[in-house]
Amino acid sequence: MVPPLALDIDGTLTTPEHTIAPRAFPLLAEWDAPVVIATGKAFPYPVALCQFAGIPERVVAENGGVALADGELRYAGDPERVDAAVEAFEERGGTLGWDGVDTINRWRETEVAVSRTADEALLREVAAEFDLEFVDSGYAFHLTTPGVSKGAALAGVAEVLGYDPSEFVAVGDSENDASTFETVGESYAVANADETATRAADHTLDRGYVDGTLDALRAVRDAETE
Ligand SMILES: O=C(O)COP(=O)(O)O
Ligand SMILES: [Mg+2]
Repeated sequence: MVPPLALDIDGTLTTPEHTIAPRAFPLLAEWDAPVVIATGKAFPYPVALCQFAGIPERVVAENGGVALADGELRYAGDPERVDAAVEAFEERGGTLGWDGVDTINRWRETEVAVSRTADEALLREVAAEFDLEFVDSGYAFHLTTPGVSKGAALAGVAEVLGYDPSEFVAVGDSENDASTFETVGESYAVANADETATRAADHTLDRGYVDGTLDALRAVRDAETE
């Protein structure tokens, strides 16, 4: 039997051009164990990805703030504290940095994502003041509640699915995946992964982005079926 999977989206299931690679879909749809999409993105994004990939909606979103598996929806974190921090950031001249309609945060319920072009020093200062974690996914800065993480949420999802977290194999690319890597039994950092993710992972892949992820999944599958 193949192991259950925890897969990050940005930098892991995407191409260097930030697009989802549909060539990953058949492997995911045919995977003979649960596939959990674990992302920093707001809840609707991984849900839509599951729908379009043809897999059940098993999702960790918002860096662990929201988790859904087999009809069970769980929330974690302190959204009021995050809102207060955003208010302070904006009062001091900071902007979230998303042009036009902010579709990055519009459906976000438990944390905030800020453009990496925003004032990082000010955002770090506000995070410290409001006792929030500053997380850099490589795609956005996030302010999250301490104790909330993809890994912690994945442990809850594993329980719902009837697995031990150590049975999971994970692939990811950035510091918001380190908690996942610490939670699962076997972890892979794609070649484009940041230092934190690479250090936390059991293996580093030769190729980056979705190509590296597909290499890892094929190797895991082939090892199980040998
Ligand atoms: O939302 C982000 O900043 C990055 O998303 P990811 O966790 O799927 O890489
Ligand atoms: Mg990522």
